Amino acid sequence: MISLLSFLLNWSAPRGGPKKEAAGSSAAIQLNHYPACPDPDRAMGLAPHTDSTLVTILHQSNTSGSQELRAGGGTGWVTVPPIRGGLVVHIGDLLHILSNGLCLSVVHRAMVNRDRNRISIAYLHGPPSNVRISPVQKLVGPSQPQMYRAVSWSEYHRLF
Ligand SMILES: O=C(O)CCC(=O)C(=O)O
Ligand SMILES: [Fe+2]
Repeated sequence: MISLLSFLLNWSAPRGGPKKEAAGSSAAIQLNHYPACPDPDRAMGLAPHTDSTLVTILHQSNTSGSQELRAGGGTGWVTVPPIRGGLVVHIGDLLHILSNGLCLSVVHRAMVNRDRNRISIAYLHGPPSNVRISPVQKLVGPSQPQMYRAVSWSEYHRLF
């Protein structure tokens, strides 16, 4: 997955452009702890959001709580059950932009549990913070106009 992203980043760099710069990446690990909550219906672990990353890889402990909003006009939240040894991959906003909207970034949230603590570990993967991401040119054409302008991860954080 990560090599595919590096490939796409190089592919989307302008001809003769900053290949060397685009070959890198930046990443962070986020540790989330959601203490048990006696009244879970009145508390939110993590409010609905999309990740600003290219992709996020999430490990969750064996307490469920991760939910994703059904894509494509469906209703409601879908719980992502913890699977032993399994990881959840979230498409982030920058991959959404890179793919010119073909890969949709996923709206997700975390719920709290009445009796049990929950932890999750998110690996946030993105491009080098100053490399500008724009839709891969092969995905732009007369029937698929460019949907997003070029933006760097640091600029994106300032804007949103
Ligand atoms: O804990 C979860 O299930 C979600 C964590 C998350 O969305 C994040 O760290 O960005
Ligand atoms: Fe997230």
